Amino acid sequence: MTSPAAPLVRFKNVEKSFGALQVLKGITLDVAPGQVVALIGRSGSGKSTALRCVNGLEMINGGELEVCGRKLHAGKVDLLELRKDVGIVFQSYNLFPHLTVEENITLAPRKVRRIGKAEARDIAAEVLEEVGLSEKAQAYPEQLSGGQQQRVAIARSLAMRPKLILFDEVTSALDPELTGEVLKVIERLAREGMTMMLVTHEMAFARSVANTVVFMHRGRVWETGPGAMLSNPVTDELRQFVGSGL
Ligand SMILES: Nc1ncnc2c1ncn2[C@@H]1O[C@H](COP(=O)(O)OP(=O)(O)OP(=O)(O)O)[C@@H](O)[C@H]1O
Repeated sequence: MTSPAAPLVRFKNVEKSFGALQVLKGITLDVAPGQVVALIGRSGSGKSTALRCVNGLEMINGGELEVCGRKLHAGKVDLLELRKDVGIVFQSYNLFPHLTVEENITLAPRKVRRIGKAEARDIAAEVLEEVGLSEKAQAYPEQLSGGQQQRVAIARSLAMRPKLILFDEVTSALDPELTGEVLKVIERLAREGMTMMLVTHEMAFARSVANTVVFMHRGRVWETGPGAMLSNPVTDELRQFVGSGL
């Protein structure tokens, strides 16, 4: 019998405070390879903070957090190495305006992974195809719609060949029709087996794409389960949250 693959992310009683404000109050959560986990909850419940801890943008104050085999609680983590394995995509696309789409995508593979120019361009072509933007390699960000820019940001993350990608409210700045095209890209990645953690306000999306939905409330994992739990909440808090249409 084969044992299940070790989790890529393992939160064990993780705590995080900003000064006197304790934002994470003992989070325990595993993310297995190929799993898609959606973090949902009210504003301020700690979703983004939890996500940002995973690639070392925030350091935890208590508990244990292991990501791609690295113990982030044990001090001395090589963040550059960690971020080769863990991509993150934000609400704001953060593309360099003076670089073409292709240059934006090849920058990190060339500088961080030390990949040669020709190979980096091949990778750019591959990941642009993945997000449906092959014809935009030579365009500049300002020539693209918000949805297209966000897809380039996803392609840039994919170009590093990460083991895990984090999405932090990546559609919040987009109109509904542009939101759909970005969500389709994420759905495709999910089908292809990419491990992902996403913070989202898109309940229908969380329900359809995630294997596991994690409802966070007041810095805790309040309720967790498959997408179907959104139709059948156990706790009053999740029922209210779903009912509020947020
Ligand atoms: N760098 C920081 N310094 C101080 N307080 C912070 C910092 N980052 C987050 N916070 C606070 O931590 C709390 C949780 O924030 P977080 O962004 O994790 O919530 P969230 O659930 O993702 O909310 P939203 O849906 O609004 O993004 C908030 O009260 C926020 O103001």
